[in-house]
Amino acid sequence: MLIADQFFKLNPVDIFGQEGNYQQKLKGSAERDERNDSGVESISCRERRIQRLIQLKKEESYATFSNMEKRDDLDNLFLKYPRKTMCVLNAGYASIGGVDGEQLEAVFKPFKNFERVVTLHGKPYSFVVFRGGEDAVVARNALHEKPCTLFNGKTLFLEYINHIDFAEIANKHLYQRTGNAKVTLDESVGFYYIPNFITLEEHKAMIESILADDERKRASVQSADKRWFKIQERFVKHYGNSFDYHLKHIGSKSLVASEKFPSWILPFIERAAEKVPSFNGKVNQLTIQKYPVGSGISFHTDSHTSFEDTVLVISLLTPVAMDFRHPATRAIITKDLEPCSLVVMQGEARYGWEHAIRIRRSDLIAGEARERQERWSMTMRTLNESMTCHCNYPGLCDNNSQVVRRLREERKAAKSEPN
Ligand SMILES: O=C(O)CCC(=O)C(=O)O
Ligand SMILES: [Fe+2]
Repeated sequence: MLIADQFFKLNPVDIFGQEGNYQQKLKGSAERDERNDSGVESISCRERRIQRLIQLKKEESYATFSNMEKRDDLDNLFLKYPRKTMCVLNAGYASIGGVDGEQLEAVFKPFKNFERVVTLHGKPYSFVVFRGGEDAVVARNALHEKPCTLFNGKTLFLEYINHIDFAEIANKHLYQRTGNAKVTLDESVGFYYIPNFITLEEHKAMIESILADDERKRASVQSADKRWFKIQERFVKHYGNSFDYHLKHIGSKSLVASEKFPSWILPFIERAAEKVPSFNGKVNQLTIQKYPVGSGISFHTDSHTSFEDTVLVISLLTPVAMDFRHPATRAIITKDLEPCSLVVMQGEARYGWEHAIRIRRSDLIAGEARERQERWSMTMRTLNESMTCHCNYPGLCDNNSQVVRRLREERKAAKSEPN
């Protein structure tokens, strides 16, 4: 079913194939019936005419999107219920009058928890991301089908869209969405899986180091603020620097305290650099996580502007299935992470894929259900000092987010302050 059939009971080809046709239709009808007896256009007639013009503009915008994205299912793609991400159907680089990211940001900035705008080259539409659907709904109520003063009164059209659909549109420039595209997650895209990266003895020693650290904290007067932080039913502890789950960024005023980077990890980092030559052996942040049965971590990409290119993960205690999702093609690839293994994500695997551990009690491995048991992991990363990212995957990148911009400004101001 074509979008326009659903949204407007019109065939988009009628509109899109005959450019400018709607203006003639409009003009003709206005001349025919929009005048009162004295030949003066009445206010209500004028309003009706404007409404019709807006409706035709809307039809044209949706049809253009449908055509350019080759999607005839906009009634599924655009959602009735709020989502954190919205498509701005008629404002983008290639829209009439062309707008850029900064101009769009100015429109959305006044709204609470606005995160970022994503404009795409050659596209007359763009996307806006808020922290949550409850924030996006406020902006949509204020802007959708209303004249926008910052754009000379142009009426904007906004639709809710699932974040993964947005990420697909934003990232797919390198891929064709064929449904059966061969997508691999291996060294060619920066993904390494090294089983038995550590020996059983080293594994035992690592567990003991983590437990000994807990014991020390228990005995320490500082234990109250140096605790395991619970998030999504898993427990997290940061070393070197802390990740702030509210800011979704490395932050000094984090909810979670960070501890000194432990020296017992250094030989393993050296070993990883020997096995993966493209890794420069630099790590200054460690996150240890404990996953009780049934817990997990939702699909995410490690913040591009918080951490440098290489992300390393050592698995401890028991195996777990990790899902990797490639928004550009919608591919999902599952990797079984065994204890003692190392995962390395770089390049496209790190910037253009998301990863998750599903929140469930068992994994399906080779057609068989495998019960989960408690698992621990150690994620090792390097702080991104410039807090910038120039990757090619705007759907997953936080370089333009308001929070990151503010943090960059704060850092700049702190640096320029005299001591
Ligand atoms: O626990 C894991 O294996 C992965 C953790 C992770 O993805 C992260 O901390 O960003
Ligand atoms: Fe991650």
